[in-house]
Amino acid sequence: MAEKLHPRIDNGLPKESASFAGGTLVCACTSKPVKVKVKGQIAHNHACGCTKCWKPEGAIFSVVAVAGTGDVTVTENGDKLKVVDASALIQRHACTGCGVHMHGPVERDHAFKGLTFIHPERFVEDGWSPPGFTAFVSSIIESGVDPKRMDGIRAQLRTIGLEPYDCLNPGLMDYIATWTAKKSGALPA
Ligand SMILES: N[C@@H](CCC(=O)N[C@@H](CSCO)C(=O)NCC(=O)O)C(=O)O
Ligand SMILES: [Zn+2]
Ligand SMILES: [Zn+2]
Repeated sequence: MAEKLHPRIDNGLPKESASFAGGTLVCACTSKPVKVKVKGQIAHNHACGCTKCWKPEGAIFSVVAVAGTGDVTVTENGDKLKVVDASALIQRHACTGCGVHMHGPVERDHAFKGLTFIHPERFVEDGWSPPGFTAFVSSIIESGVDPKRMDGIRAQLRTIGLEPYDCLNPGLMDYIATWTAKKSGALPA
């Protein structure tokens, strides 16, 4: 039987629209929802199996992407937001009412500094760039998935077209390593 991975990937991937110019992320609160505006198309959208990313009820994976931090603005009810783990690289701001992570800027000295992680399924609008791979697949075991299910889950992800990786995809791993090598002097800056 097919595994329930995430509601936005189990029944076909969302369709990108060339006219998508950003939109509004809204949390799950029925009263005073938090709203966050994002300018422009998102990048590096992926499914993520890590324990830290917010997942909707019943999902094994999250769907998470990045936008430039300068393009992300909390517009309504930002007083409901609280940082989940101040020591983490990604400063995930969760709604204290419903638990949805609304934005996660990277502010520390890191290859991802200046990017903000967001969950595009919370966009009111359609047309955002769909996920292109799956990250941190082995990490779902840390959330309690039986290791015996892993072969089937990886096969299902491949069928959907979301190649499974146990860290990030090669492009992003190379990007981080290049940043690190330039910082250490192993590569010229
Ligand atoms: N096994 C750990 C992995 C957690 C982890 O490193 N998550 C990644 C991916 S999040 C979206 O791609 C990460 O970059 N984390 C930085 C951070 O969380 O601040 C687990 O599952 O907990
Ligand atoms: Zn909320
Ligand atoms: Zn994650």
